[in-house]
Amino acid sequence: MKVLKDILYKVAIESVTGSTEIDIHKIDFDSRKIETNDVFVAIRGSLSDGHDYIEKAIQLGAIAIICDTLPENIEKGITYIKVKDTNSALAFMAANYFGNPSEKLKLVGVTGTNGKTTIASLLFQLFQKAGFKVGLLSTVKIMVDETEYKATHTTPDSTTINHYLNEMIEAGVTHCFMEVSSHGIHQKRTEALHFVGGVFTNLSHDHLDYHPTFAEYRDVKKSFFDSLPKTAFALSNIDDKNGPVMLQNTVARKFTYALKSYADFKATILESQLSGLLLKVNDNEVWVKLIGSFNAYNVLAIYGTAVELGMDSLEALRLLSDLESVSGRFQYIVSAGNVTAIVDYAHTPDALDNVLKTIADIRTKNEQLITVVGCGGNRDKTKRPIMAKIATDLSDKAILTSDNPRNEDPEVILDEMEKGVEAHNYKKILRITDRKQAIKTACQLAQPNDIILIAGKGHETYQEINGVRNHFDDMETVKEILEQLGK
Ligand SMILES: CC(=O)N[C@H]1[C@@H](OP(=O)(O)OP(=O)(O)OC[C@H]2O[C@@H](n3ccc(=O)[nH]c3=O)[C@H](O)[C@@H]2O)O[C@H](CO)[C@@H](O)[C@@H]1O[C@H](C)C(=O)N[C@@H](C)C(=O)N[C@H](CCC(=O)O)C(=O)O
Ligand SMILES: Nc1ncnc2c1ncn2[C@@H]1O[C@H](COP(=O)(O)OP(=O)(O)OP(=O)(O)O)[C@@H](O)[C@H]1O
Repeated sequence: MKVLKDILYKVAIESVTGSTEIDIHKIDFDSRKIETNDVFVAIRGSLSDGHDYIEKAIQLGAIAIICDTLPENIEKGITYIKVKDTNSALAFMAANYFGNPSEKLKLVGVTGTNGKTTIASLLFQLFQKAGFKVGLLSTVKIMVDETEYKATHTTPDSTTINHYLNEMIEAGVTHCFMEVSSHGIHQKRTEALHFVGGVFTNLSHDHLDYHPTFAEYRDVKKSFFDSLPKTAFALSNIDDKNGPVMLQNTVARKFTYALKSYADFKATILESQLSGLLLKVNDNEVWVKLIGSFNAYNVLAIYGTAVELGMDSLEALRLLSDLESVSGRFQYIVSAGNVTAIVDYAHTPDALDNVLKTIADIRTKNEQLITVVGCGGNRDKTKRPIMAKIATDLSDKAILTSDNPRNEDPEVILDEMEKGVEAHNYKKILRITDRKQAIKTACQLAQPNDIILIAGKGHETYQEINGVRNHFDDMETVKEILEQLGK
């Protein structure tokens, strides 16, 4: 039990009706989850408005309501707190409720279009290997030291974040690495957190279904850096054209990393193979089991973060060479018949372009590259033709297929993808709506030494069709089919 008054610290209150000296059970922004003596925070969402559910929340036992507009009927015995912004109020109240756990450990946020999961997950691995108790909030999973929880978002809502941070404190965790998505920043999910550092990876075309313009998407990301405190470090990829922008206006200690430009943390790629990268990082050479030049950026972000968190630089490099690749991120197998199948989460034009260029760099023989790719339903439609163009431009054969069609007609998604295929590339494409069938066809076409890239789903273990999630795992499927075909 907490007293309402005690969890209102830093909340921008406009008016209070009723008492704040009341015991509350928990805070929730979903009326359907309200229990006796809860505080209900009304959020204006994209589909519905929490203010419409205030009455329902009270019926279920809410004792206090946080809203930006008071309802017409004020009920006796209920406390109404009018605030400027309910998302922001939720963030501060959730942090206060759990005793501001982000202030009790070293929390680092990773933001940018691509690389967040890789960097946060590898930092988690690296600090564990260095002997620390570590936490992770990522798209793939949530980790509280050794305990794993399922993740639902890249950056969960503020009550969930603080719940897990609190659990981390109870488990003795000293460092936590979290992904900070643009949705998360925009919805103030991270506003009340205390970060000791922020990392920017890169910015490219994504989430333009949510953010009306690229400029807004960039500014939202930038606002995360602007909010870092003076004592925190702000580490930015200066080779990205938005890298310098992220560091402007922040009061945090600024650091840069780059492959091409002058930077605090600088690397040169000495060798790039299917088994890993040999890098010169500042003045030292290091072999890492991560593939592709984009991973050289990720290595620099990890190295820079570790050093800024006080790790000895040689120790950081030693531990980097020991890291294992993240599930579904350039994960590959070589079959008995010498077919290489790569599963990668690349579901943005930029990520797909990177993965295909990486494969082009490390191809040694005259083998065929077959790409299986789709685009999600009910998400950014503008990327569909672009991804199909990239896949056909950079592969010998591209099989366009489904990738979580959700509530859209998969054929319509494929029609939109096909619009991006240029006439001279038409002979390269196949259109197979069923993802398993598409993977099977890629396997049938593959000859020894050929490479199959299955892009878009990575670690995901489902395919979402008409609101139903059916089990589907790209790696499991391709392994099984290659074995069945005796390849
Ligand atoms: C578009 C988006 O970000 N939506 C998030 C948003 O929901 P919303 O605004 O659509 O909510 P809504 O359904 O309109 O409802 C508004 C409010 O009314 C409440 N409500 C609604 C119905 C009811 O009966 N009672 C009630 O109280 C809801 O609980 C909510 O508080 O706020 C919810 C609570 O925080 C989130 O769970 C939800 O994430 C949805 C599930 C989602 O898919 N989000 C994705 C797009 C997302 O956030 N992705 C990012 C980045 C991904 C990436 O980088 O690839 C992430 O960080 O995961
Ligand atoms: N630094 C990078 N630059 C460009 N592409 C990258 C980088 N790191 C990873 N990628 C590519 O992007 C894909 C997604 O990587 P990752 O999951 O780490 O990014 P993310 O930012 O967490 O994306 P999401 O929020 O969509 O999960 C990878 O599978 C890889 O193909």
